[in-house]
Amino acid sequence: MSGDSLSIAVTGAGGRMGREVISAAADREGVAVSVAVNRTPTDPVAGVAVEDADRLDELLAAAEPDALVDFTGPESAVAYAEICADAGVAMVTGTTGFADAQLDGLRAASKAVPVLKASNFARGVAALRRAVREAAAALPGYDVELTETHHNAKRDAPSGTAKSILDDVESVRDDLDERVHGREGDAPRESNEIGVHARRAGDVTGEHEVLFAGNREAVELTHRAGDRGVFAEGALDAADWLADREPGWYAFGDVLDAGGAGE
Ligand SMILES: NC(=O)C1=CN([C@@H]2O[C@H](COP(=O)(O)OP(=O)(O)OC[C@H]3O[C@@H](n4cnc5c(N)ncnc54)[C@H](OP(=O)(O)O)[C@@H]3O)[C@@H](O)[C@H]2O)C=CC1
Ligand SMILES: O=C(O)C1=N[C@H](C(=O)O)C[C@H](O)C1
Repeated sequence: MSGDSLSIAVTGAGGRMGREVISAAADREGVAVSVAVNRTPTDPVAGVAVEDADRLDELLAAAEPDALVDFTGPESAVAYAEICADAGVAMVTGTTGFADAQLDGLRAASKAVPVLKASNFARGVAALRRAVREAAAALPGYDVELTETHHNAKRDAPSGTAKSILDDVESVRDDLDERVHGREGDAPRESNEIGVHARRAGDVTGEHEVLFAGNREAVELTHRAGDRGVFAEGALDAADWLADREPGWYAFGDVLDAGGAGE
C-alpha cells in the first residue's frame, strides 16, 4: 500500500475471485470498492451492491475509481479493458485463457491506460517461477514435466500459471520446443518435449508442480495456494501500485520488484 486511499472497481464481482477481492478490500484499511459489476444479477457482496456489467462505462464515469480489478473471462476482460481505456482507469486483470488476438486487445488498451496482467497474484508463485528458471538453466538435458491441479469448475486448461511457467522453462532451454498435453497409447517421450498435465478435482484452489529428471536424480518444485485470499491480496497490491503509473503494459513482477506487495 502506498499509504494513500485507493478506490477500485471490481468486475466479475459475483464470481469466486470477485467476491474474494471485495472481501479483501473490506479488510484492508484505505481501500474502497466504489464500483462492483457482474454479468448476471447478483446479491450484494460483503455489503457492496453489485450492478449490471452493461452499465460499467457510466459507473466508471460517475465514480472515477483509481483502478479496476478484473477476474472474469477473456472476452469480457477485453471488453472491460476498452471501457477502462475510454474512461482513463488503470486495469489489473488476473483473467486467464486469452487467445493471442484477445491479448492484442488488452495491449491496445495499454496505450491509453496502465494495464497489468498476471496469471497468478501469489508471491509464492513469483518465487516458484524464479526457482524454475534457475533450475532449468542448471539442469541442461533433464526432462521437464509440469502438472497443475485446480477445482472442478475451472474453465481453461492448462492454467494461465502453467503457461507462464512453460514460457519460463522455454526461455532458458532452447532444446525444449514441444508441449505435449497428456499421453496415451504408444507415446514414447521425445527429448524436446515438455509434458503438461492438467488435473481438475473438487475444490483444490491451485497447485503447480514442475519435475526435472535426469542423470539418476529428480528435482520437484511445487507451489500450493492455501486459499483465494492470496490471489486477492496480490491483486490489491497490484492495483495500488498501478494507479499512479503511466499508460503501458505491466506485470506482477514489476510490483514485486518495486517492493509494492505488502512491504
Ligand atoms: N491471476 C490469478 O491470480 C488468478 C486468476 N484466476 C482467473 O480469474 C478468472 C475468474 O476465475 P473465478 O473467479 O474462479 O471464476 P468464476 O466463474 O467464479 O467467476 C467469473 C466471474 O466473471 C463473470 N464473467 C463475465 N464475463 C465472463 C466470461 N466471458 N466468462 C466467464 N465469466 C465471466 C462471471 O459472471 P456470471 O456470474 O454471469 O457467470 C463471474 O462473476 C479465471 O480466468 C481464472 O483462471 C483465478 C484465480 C487467481
Ligand atoms: O482458475 C483458478 O482458480 C486459478 N487460475 C489461475 C491460473 O489459471 O493460473 C491462477 C490460480 O492457479 C487459480
